[in-house]
Amino acid sequence: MTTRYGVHFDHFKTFTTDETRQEFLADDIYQEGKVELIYSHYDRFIFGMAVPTVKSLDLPNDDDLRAAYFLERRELGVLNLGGAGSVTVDGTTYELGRFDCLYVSRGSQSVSFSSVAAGEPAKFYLNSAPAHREYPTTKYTQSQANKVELGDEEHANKRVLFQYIHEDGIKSCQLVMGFTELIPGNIWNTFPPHTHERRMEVYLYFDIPGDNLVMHFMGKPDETRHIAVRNFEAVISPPWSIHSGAGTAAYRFVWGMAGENQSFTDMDGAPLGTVR
Ligand SMILES: O=C[C@H](O)[C@@H](O)CC(=O)C(=O)O
Ligand SMILES: [Zn+2]
Repeated sequence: MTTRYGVHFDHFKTFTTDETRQEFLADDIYQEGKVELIYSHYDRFIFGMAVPTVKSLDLPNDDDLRAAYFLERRELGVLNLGGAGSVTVDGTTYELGRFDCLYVSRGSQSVSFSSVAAGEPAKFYLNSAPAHREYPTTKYTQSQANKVELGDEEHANKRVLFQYIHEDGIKSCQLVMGFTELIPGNIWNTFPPHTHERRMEVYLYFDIPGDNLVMHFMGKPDETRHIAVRNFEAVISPPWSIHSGAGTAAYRFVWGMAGENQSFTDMDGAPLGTVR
């Protein structure tokens, strides 16, 4: 696990492309046969991937947590973006197909990840936040997720959100998690953009076809920068930053949030006239 510290928005104005990528982009969390995690100091959010192939992989208890086990004081969201697999929590096994989600309770002592077929591995995306109490370990399939349709063809931003861990879905302390799917022919996500001072957010882009890429936009609405993002790369969005992207083709991305509240509507829209 590596650590990312917080950045002040005034300091961010001076960042080069490399500095921006070093602080906010995670471009090596997808590694077959490994668990790769990043600890962000924004809301102490941990994100990463577990991609088991022939062997199962354990959720490691990193020294930096100073905990008896990873979930001693934390909760975990797992979304499978790959082939069939399973997650075993304290001896109970949950089968997770593509786009199935598992919320894992605080206090769970052992968590391990397996794929059914090494050649078509499960690709588990992991989000974790500090938790003050236990909520039950719960699995949702994609059809149990709340579907929200946003945007339209005219603005090339027609997309569908699938909300799994949220106020009206799987209960959690802080974590809010789901993914967004662009309808082919549409390229813009989360535009017009917004900030939410009370929550941080991480976007993991995936299903970007071939050599395509997504230009991810961040920064205060009147001081934006971009990061070129490729498949299975994640971007950290500080509470002061917009988080929006335009792809060269349709794509999907997982969003995960933690902070002061879980209210999806607690956001400040940036009118297009104010964006620079
Ligand atoms: O605070 C909410 C998050 O930014 C995302 O859920 C937005 C999103 O997925 C989208 O508009 O496509
Ligand atoms: Zn947001």
